[in-house]
Amino acid sequence: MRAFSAPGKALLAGGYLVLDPKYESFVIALSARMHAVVTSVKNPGLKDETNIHIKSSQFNHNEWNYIASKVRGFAPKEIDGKSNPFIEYTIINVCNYFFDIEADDNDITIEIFSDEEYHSKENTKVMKNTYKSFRFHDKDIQDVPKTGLGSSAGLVTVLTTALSSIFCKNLDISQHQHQRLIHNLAQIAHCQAQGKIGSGFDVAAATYGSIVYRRFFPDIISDLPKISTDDLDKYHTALRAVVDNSDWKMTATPTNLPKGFKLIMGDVNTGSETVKLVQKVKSWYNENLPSSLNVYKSIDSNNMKIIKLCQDLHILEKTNPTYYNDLLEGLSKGKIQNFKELQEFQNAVSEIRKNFRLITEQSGADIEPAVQTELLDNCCKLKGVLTGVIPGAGGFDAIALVASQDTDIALETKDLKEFQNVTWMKLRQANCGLSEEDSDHYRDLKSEC
Ligand SMILES: Nc1ncnc2c1ncn2[C@@H]1O[C@H](COP(=O)(O)OP(=O)(O)OP(=O)(O)O)[C@@H](O)[C@H]1O
Ligand SMILES: C[C@@](O)(CCOP(=O)(O)O)CC(=O)O
Repeated sequence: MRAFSAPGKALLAGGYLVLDPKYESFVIALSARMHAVVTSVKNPGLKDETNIHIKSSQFNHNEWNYIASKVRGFAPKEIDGKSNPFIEYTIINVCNYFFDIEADDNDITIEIFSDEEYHSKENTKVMKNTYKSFRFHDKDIQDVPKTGLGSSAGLVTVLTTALSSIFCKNLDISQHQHQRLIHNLAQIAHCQAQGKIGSGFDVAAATYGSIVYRRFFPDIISDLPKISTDDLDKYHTALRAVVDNSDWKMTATPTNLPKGFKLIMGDVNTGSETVKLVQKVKSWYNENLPSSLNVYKSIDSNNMKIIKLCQDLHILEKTNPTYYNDLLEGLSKGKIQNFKELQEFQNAVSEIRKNFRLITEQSGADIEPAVQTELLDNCCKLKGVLTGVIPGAGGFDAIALVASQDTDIALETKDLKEFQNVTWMKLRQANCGLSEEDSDHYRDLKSEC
């Protein structure tokens, strides 16, 4: 029995630009995590087939029971005809990658758990033990509203890890080459399940944690052949080559918010359709060249300023702790104007937001709609708050603020009508990407009362 977990994400800087390998982005991994607990047994009754049971009991006892066999290219068959493409493409890719390894066990059960902040908490019951606490819903997974923290990327990443651990007994996810294996397999499965090749920052953050990210070239995945039972070797040979030997040309450099700063996220309970926003922005971009390129260049130079300022603040904390402590105190007390680093941070974010408001106006894609502008501006007036954005694709998703560690946002905004539609989420910046957990910590979950 082994257990793994992977974090959710907030794309603090780099929305839309991250789709182009030309630009870098700033991704914060979140304390909300997806978990997978895997067990396996030898079932002598099964000939040349593997049973894979995936349980997601938190969602109305959802489960998917698959049979996978080499002769069908490991295309999993769900015994009741149920479908979950994220699970299916994970099985296909992991099994095809390890196609020549005879695992000791052929009956595998993986239990999925997701931390509460991924989904709406309506109509839920808490089940907990000394170590973990999860919310149980009375609806199926696809009917529970999500908060946009990257549940599918987290799911595919932990599931890829859990299933790989059956074939690769010495899987050690603290090792770089194993992280790379998981990342590449999960990235492929996630794109195939979504039916599109996005930027992949969510899978990269689920694997590596908070990162400065430059995406892979999309053709690395789109060039993979279709799985065909006529030529089974074709897919796994190509998959192995892409996963192990191709140069993905992506970068995922570990980063973090500087010490004494924290991320705060506030859910506004509405949500946006990323695919539609991306389509509108792409059309606007292509129809407005070269001025749209100048807008992107301006956003990019401010994204880079934020990344550089975080690095500079890390250094300052070490080299000039007295000044750094004054700066943190200045942030807590609302004296931002006394510190050039804080001012530069604020200015960079306001330039990015200004550009996104321009794109909103010209493209019709609600990246920073007026109601969110008002909310962010009000947040920025709060003591301890440095700045705020709508992460990722923007729109009516959760907002993200950067603030001093001691900011008590719930207390500051309590009873203020301008914040009445915001639910402050129980989230922090994560301190790691993919990690191995103690499988005993998921046993004997009990209802609170
Ligand atoms: N705990 C889970 N158990 C089983 N399937 C899950 C679970 N969490 C997510 N999924 C799968 O992922 C799908 C949601 O993926 P989707 O990409 O739409 O959301 P997301 O990744 O949370 O959002 P976003 O990309 O906006 O951050 C669900 O419909 C389900 O198929
Ligand atoms: C618009 C985009 O750059 C970010 C989407 O981010 P999110 O799913 O809203 O967190 C799309 C992508 O990166 O795939």
